[in-house]
Amino acid sequence: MAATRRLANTVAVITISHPPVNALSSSVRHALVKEFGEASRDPKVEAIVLNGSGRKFSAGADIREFGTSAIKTVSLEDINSTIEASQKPVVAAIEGIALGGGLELALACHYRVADIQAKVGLPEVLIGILPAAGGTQRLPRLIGVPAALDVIVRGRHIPASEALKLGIVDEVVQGNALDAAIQLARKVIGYPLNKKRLSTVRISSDSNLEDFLDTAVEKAKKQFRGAKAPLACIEAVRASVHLSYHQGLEKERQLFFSLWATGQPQAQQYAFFSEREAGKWTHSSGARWDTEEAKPIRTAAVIGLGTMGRGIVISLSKAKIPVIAIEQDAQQLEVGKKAVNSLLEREAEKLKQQGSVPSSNLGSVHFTLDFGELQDVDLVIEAVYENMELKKEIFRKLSSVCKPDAFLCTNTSGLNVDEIASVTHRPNQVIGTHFFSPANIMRLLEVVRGQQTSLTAIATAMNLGKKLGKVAVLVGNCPLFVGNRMLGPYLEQASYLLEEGYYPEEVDQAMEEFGFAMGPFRMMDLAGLDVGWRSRTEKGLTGAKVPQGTPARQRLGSRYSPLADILCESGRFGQKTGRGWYQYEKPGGRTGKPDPWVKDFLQKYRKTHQIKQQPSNPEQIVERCAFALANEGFRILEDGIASCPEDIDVIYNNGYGWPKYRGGPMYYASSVGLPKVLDTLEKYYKANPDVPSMKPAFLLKKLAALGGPPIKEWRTQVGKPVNKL
Ligand SMILES: CC/C=C\CC(=O)SCCNC(=O)CCNC(=O)[C@H](O)C(C)(C)COP(=O)(O)OP(=O)(O)OC[C@H]1O[C@@H](n2cnc3c(N)ncnc32)[C@H](O)[C@@H]1OP(=O)(O)O
Repeated sequence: MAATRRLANTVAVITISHPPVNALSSSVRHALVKEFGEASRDPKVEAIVLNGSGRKFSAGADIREFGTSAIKTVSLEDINSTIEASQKPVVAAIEGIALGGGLELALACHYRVADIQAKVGLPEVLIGILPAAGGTQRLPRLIGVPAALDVIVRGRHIPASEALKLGIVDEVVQGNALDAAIQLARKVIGYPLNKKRLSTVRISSDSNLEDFLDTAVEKAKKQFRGAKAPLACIEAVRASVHLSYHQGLEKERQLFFSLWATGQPQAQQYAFFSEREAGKWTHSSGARWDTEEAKPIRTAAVIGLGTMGRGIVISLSKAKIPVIAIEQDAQQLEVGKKAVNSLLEREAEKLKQQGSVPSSNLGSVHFTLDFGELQDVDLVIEAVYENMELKKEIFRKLSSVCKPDAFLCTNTSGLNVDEIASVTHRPNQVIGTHFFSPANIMRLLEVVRGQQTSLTAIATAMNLGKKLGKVAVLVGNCPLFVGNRMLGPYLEQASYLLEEGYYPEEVDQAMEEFGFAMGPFRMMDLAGLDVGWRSRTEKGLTGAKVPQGTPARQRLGSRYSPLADILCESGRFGQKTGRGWYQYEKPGGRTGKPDPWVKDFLQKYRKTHQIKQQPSNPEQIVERCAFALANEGFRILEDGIASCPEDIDVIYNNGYGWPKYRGGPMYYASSVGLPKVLDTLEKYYKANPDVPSMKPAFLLKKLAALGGPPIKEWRTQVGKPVNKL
């Protein structure tokens, strides 16, 4: 049953019942109409309380219904209007969550009581739409335009205590929200309801409000580059200022349909469900997320307190896991300790502002130089710099010091997890946990399974990711895993574009206009050019190990761009040295400006190597870079390193600044059309046979030959997950 009704004296309690999150599906909406109608007509009923089963009010509209005929039956706003117009007082008892349509339903009620643990919000913007059941019209009438705009455009989940301050809820209780709502409902029987009907409230407009809305548009254009939903949200809120409630609703509806026509909601909703699917990992043995039990992690340790290690310590502490943090010498320990403590202070401050007690919400951190102290921890994460010998030395030590069932994780960004595991007595307990920098902020975690990694270790690492609030994706062990492996051909194309006549700022601008958080050159400057240079030097691609007589722009018979190496040889490592592809105000500076030195250097380089300049074409920049990414994605699928295209997209959306409203590189390839992607790559490869990364992947050809089936069908054509080195 989608909703039930019972009578508590003269108060009817209508309970939405649609596990797991009480989404307002068509059957729930029908049930609400029926139960609410009967309660309204029942002379024994003097007031009505709405709540949700399983201590969750509602997660809003059923996202799976968008784009289907089910969404057209009984509109949520019609239900909201009926509730608001009720002559009997209606109180929402909010436990757990009231999100999207869930909060819109609660806003139609005359009163709202929330449990202290509850969160409310209008997160529709995060799935590419806007609140379209009156939310953009009722919320500004309740809490004012500026506060409502912030809630709607950011889509954040607001804790009950803040919701009370904002005026979204009338009462917050520590105990049972349902009992409190029933009590309130009884108390207000017979009180006038007019002022409680939000659609009747008037918003007074003034020029400050107009300026405020105009500024919000400009800010949103910069902040959400290319995303249409935030702008539609602002327009809908603007309508609440100028139009009557009903005209505002019509505007809200029109904006919803025009957003749908852009294709962005479909991409963002694909991204939403792909994230949930990533947690449902499968293994070639047939084992799955729901057959394997994760071990509890009560204590953890982090080795290395560089940028990555510090972020990982904070993540663990925020998940209330006590951490032991280790460094190799006293001086580095002191530096790391200071940095961690200052980050922890910031976290504690945030908790205090939310009304929580930091000491009960943060795990303790103990700093030491002594590996002996790790003997009882449940899990260790090694986060030292990328050097195989150093990592092996640490894992040998860990293997002898840690208790036999402790899990040993490496935060390598691309080294061979099996080789690291091979030096331990427990390769089955070794697993890769590749965090992204800054690790306390970035949501992505690549969990890398080695040949011998046990299913329990996989389940435990995936579960830990969830506990840390991350989106964990299980991948196979191959050089650079998934995300960084795909970056190779992408950055290669970016460099070739510079050789062919573009400048870093032009390539970055094209990719940023496409929607990337950062273009490839800004990203390299931020990450540090020396990291890749060190790795290329070790591989003999640059430096003294390159055989005499090797052409400058060729390695092992393929095209090679030495541009980044030359920059590094001149000490240009990016932001950290104040010079890289851009120039910065100082070493460590963040604001990059185009550098005349780079322009001059590129012009001389092109002349020296007699490279013909291509006519400028921003579309070509995007195609070459984005298709290079997707092509490597197809190879990764062929190899079974990722088990489905959705996993690759989750990795790019959450770890590499890919615009979510384009779904991810694989979704993008699918939406552009696989035959077109194949054709573009084929043409490029024919003209550039010395660039093997652009040779169309076998799987791409296979899928294109099938006419480019929908992305959810690709899974049937890909290999079994394996480890490939
Ligand atoms: C006419 C338009 C009117 C209104 C517009 C809307 O209301 S749009 C919907 C707005 N609501 C949201 O965007 C909320 C989305 N959900 C979430 O943020 C989280 O799921 C939530 C509710 C905070 C719970 O998080 P948790 O980590 O506890 O669980 P998980 O995310 O794994 O979700 C559990 C399963 O529920 C499915 N689900 C969640 N929300 C919805 C939804 N609104 N519609 C349909 N399904 C939803 C989710 O996919 C999980 O299912 P599974 O089968 O396991 O994948």
